[in-house]
Amino acid sequence: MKAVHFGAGNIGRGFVGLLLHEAGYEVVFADVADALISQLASASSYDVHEVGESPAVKTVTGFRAFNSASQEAAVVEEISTADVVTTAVGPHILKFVAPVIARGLAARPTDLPPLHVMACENAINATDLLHTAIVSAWDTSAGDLDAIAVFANTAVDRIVPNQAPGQGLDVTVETFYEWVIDRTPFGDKVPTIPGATFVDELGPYIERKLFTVNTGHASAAYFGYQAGLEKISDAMADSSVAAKVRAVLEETKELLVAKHGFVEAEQEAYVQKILSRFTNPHLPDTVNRVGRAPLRKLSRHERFVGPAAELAERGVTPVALLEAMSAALRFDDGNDDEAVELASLLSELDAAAVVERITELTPSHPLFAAVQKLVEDRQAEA
Ligand SMILES: NC(=O)c1ccc[n+]([C@@H]2O[C@H](COP(=O)([O-])OP(=O)(O)OC[C@H]3O[C@@H](n4cnc5c(N)ncnc54)[C@H](O)[C@@H]3O)[C@@H](O)[C@H]2O)c1
Ligand SMILES: O=P(O)(O)OC[C@@H](O)[C@@H](O)[C@H](O)[C@H](O)CO
Repeated sequence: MKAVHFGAGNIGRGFVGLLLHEAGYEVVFADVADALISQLASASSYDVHEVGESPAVKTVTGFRAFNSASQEAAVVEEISTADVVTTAVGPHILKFVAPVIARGLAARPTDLPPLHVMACENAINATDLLHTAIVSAWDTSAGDLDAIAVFANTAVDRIVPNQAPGQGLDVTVETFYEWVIDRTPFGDKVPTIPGATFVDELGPYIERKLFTVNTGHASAAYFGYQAGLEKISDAMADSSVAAKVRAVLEETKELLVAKHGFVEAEQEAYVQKILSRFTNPHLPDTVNRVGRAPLRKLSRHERFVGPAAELAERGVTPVALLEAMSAALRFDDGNDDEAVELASLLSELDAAAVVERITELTPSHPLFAAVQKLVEDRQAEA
């Protein structure tokens, strides 16, 4: 069995690549970072260090690696005979990997079974985004795309920080992981990945993960950044930050229980587990990594505006979520392109235009005025 995985970064090596390797796949990494690909191509193994409760070291072997820009033909060839293609490149990058996947699919011998394609990104239905981008790049003379590939949405959960320089290919990760995959597109040909969980209704799992793990994580990052703290575990050790994060997750819990029918006690246990993951002092994770790309994180269907808008539509005024969004507006990391763009938008546009641009909320939405007030307060400080 062969899997081609796009994105040999933190989650690519520390989670998806590891689970595919453990499932018995020969993994082919595809990335555009030349130094990383050279290192992978010349290595025979790398280690994944799981830190926290029950630490362990797992070794990944039997992989190959290609640069999907300069060695595109090789990647296309690999895809044409692969069983699985996965991505962990970031939701905004999917449109760039889609044409390569489309070419690999078009080159696939007709006697091979359909390729299983799964995007492993933090975004709701990321595989649907990838599918749309592949359709745009599809050469219709190559046949019926949906007969050549099966597309399944997934939710991936494992905290993998940026790796310390000098660590080579090895990756430090938390012990916890969860990879939940929509079973329904596969029919009776479900891929063999023992570390993954296949479910018939993925929607609630994706929202629960994004609106609990990622909403809580980003809140810890933005409140921690405001408090002048660098590590997520230090932010969570600050009682004021921890209380604000807890309050945010109380609001998303209310939505998730009401919307998806999760049992409240089970959702509370899920929240507690996640808060304990954020406090893991062995994990060198930073507020800058977790807060990265604030425009994406403040967008319409993401971790703040997504749940806050739904609560407002249900007649509930979110308070803690708005406080976290207010902190996000103050994430001014000069090394983060989106934080720099956010600062420009705040200085160039009036508050209502900023809200429309960043959140895509319209002025008639019940959340709009509250977000506009946050932006006005932020602009008044400048
Ligand atoms: N790190 C985590 O804890 C974690 C957990 C769950 C999900 N995710 C999601 O996984 C995705 C990747 O996150 P990450 O933390 O591994 O980021 P990362 O920056 O460590 O890795 C991304 C990799 O994608 C590569 N890349 C960029 N453009 C590319 C292209 N056009 N073609 C091929 N490769 C390209 C980069 O060179 C990099 O190696 C994101 O969607 C993130 O939200 C991350
Ligand atoms: O990857 P992002 O930028 O969407 O979010 C940053 C972190 O919250 C995220 O990477 C988590 O570590 C991960 O989602 C845990 O499963």
